[in-house]
Amino acid sequence: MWEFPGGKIEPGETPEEALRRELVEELLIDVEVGKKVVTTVYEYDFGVVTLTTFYCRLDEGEPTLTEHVAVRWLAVEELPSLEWAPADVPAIDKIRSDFRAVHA
Ligand SMILES: Nc1nc2c([nH]c(=O)n2[C@H]2C[C@H](O)[C@@H](COP(=O)(O)OP(=O)(O)OP(=O)(O)O)O2)c(=O)[nH]1
Repeated sequence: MWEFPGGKIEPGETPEEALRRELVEELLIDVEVGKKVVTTVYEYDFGVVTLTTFYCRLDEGEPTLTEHVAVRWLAVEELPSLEWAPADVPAIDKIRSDFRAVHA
């Protein structure tokens, strides 16, 4: 399944700092972390994940894989065409509704 790039928050980090660090580590890009999309809590078999997603602006670099097997850049209308991790589905819905509101 597909996920947004990111990872776990380390002690002393804000969620925004953690995301910025993870994007340097995983994709070799520097971003400005913007508005929160949504926070969701999802119970997988292995445990409970609290997932917060943010809008970001790419400031520096091209996404380059260091740990993952694939990366995709998608237009908002293409988001539903991928199979997302279950915890991500509310974020996909929120992004689509945010963009519908902007273009209405
Ligand atoms: N990064 C990310 N993780 C997600 C998403 N959706 C989702 O359910 N998860 C889950 C998968 C993992 O159980 C957890 C995040 O773990 P991770 O493996 O990305 O974290 P990390 O980079 O800090 O990895 P590690 O150091 O623990 O190996 O959240 C998502 O969109 N992005």
